[in-house]
Amino acid sequence: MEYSLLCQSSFIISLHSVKNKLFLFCIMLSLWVYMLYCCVGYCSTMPSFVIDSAGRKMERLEEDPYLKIQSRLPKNGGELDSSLPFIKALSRDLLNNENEVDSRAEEWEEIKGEQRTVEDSTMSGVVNGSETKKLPQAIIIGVKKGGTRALLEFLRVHPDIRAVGAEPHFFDRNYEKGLEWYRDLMPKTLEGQLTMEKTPSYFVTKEVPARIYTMSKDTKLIVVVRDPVTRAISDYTQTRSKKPDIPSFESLTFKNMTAGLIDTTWSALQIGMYARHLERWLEFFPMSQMLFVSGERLISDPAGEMAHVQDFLGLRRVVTDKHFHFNPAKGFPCLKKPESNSKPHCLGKTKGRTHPNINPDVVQRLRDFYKPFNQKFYHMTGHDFGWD
Ligand SMILES: Nc1ncnc2c1ncn2[C@@H]1O[C@H](COP(=O)(O)OS(=O)(=O)O)[C@@H](OP(=O)(O)O)[C@H]1O
Repeated sequence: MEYSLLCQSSFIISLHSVKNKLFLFCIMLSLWVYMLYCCVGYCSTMPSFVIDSAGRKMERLEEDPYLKIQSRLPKNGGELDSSLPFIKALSRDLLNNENEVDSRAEEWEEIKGEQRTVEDSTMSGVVNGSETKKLPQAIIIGVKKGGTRALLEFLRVHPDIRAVGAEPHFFDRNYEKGLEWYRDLMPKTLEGQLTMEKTPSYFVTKEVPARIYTMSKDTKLIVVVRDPVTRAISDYTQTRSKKPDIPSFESLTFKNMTAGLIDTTWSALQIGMYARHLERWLEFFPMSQMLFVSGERLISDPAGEMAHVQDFLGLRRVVTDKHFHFNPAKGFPCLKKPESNSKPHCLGKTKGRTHPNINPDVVQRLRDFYKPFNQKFYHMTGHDFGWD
């Protein structure tokens, strides 16, 4: 009797432990199946997260306007009907608020390409304890697609200039982080060296002139300008390289295509109204503190344009024609070390993209549209840039 009771209870115990093992095995199996499921990519149907510039987690589908639009686009290569008002409004929204993650990615590509030049100039600088980080005394404030990267890279060759490679976007996107945050981004400089940065969106951002003035009313401001029509096409080409499904340049140009009404709310067109933006800067800075560099001449005569820039910055003319080599395949001047046989260094593939062909009538309409703005700009700056 005692023996049978013992057998029964040991049977119950072993049944219990088998049950536990089975339960554990089931959990392990489902975990393993889930991992396999993820590995083949099905987990992408789960909500995914991106980290925004302020370090906040955002649900991608909710926050990324591009994905929002993508989810509404016809599948299987169907045509995007840009005449639908909601598609057009969304597209413009997307185009005007260029995704920061995208622009950061492009910028990274850009800087990666230029890193060698930076390292070269850093290596040639004397590094000692008297180096400190300073706020910039000169800033390239614009314009987007004007040739700002080329100018910064050409300036970096100068031993009296140290510049931050990435675009800090301090005065437009990161102002709340404070001047110490900004200063910390800057490279160390020796006494007499100039600190510089470039962020092309400053020129068109309303709050920026007052903010730079508050930092220092003596800041020197450089604007690389380019024919506003070519600039707009370049801007569109950049956006399309990341978002191939956007409507055509022609359809985005007009509010109403049949009436031929130009859509000045599209940032690609708005940026080129240089006179309007300049008016805001002149409320804070005298013209003598601003230099306008011709984006066209920066390509056709980089040494000539660099002479003006070095004079404006009060520097010796160190960067001269000896530093440039025109690369016919790229169609642009590239940097070379004088008296050296090393290969010239060209900007990366995001600079000098092939532009799409735009309907000549639309181009002419834009030329007519910009003419009065250009004339006013020539008058304000005292310089005819020859775009008309
Ligand atoms: N030396 C050299 N090499 C390559 N590219 C050159 C050079 N000089 C000026 N450019 C023109 O610069 C245009 C890009 O302008 P940005 O650097 O201001 O663009 S960005 O706003 O920083 O994205 C870029 O525009 P796209 O040709 O439309 O790509 C170039 O035309």
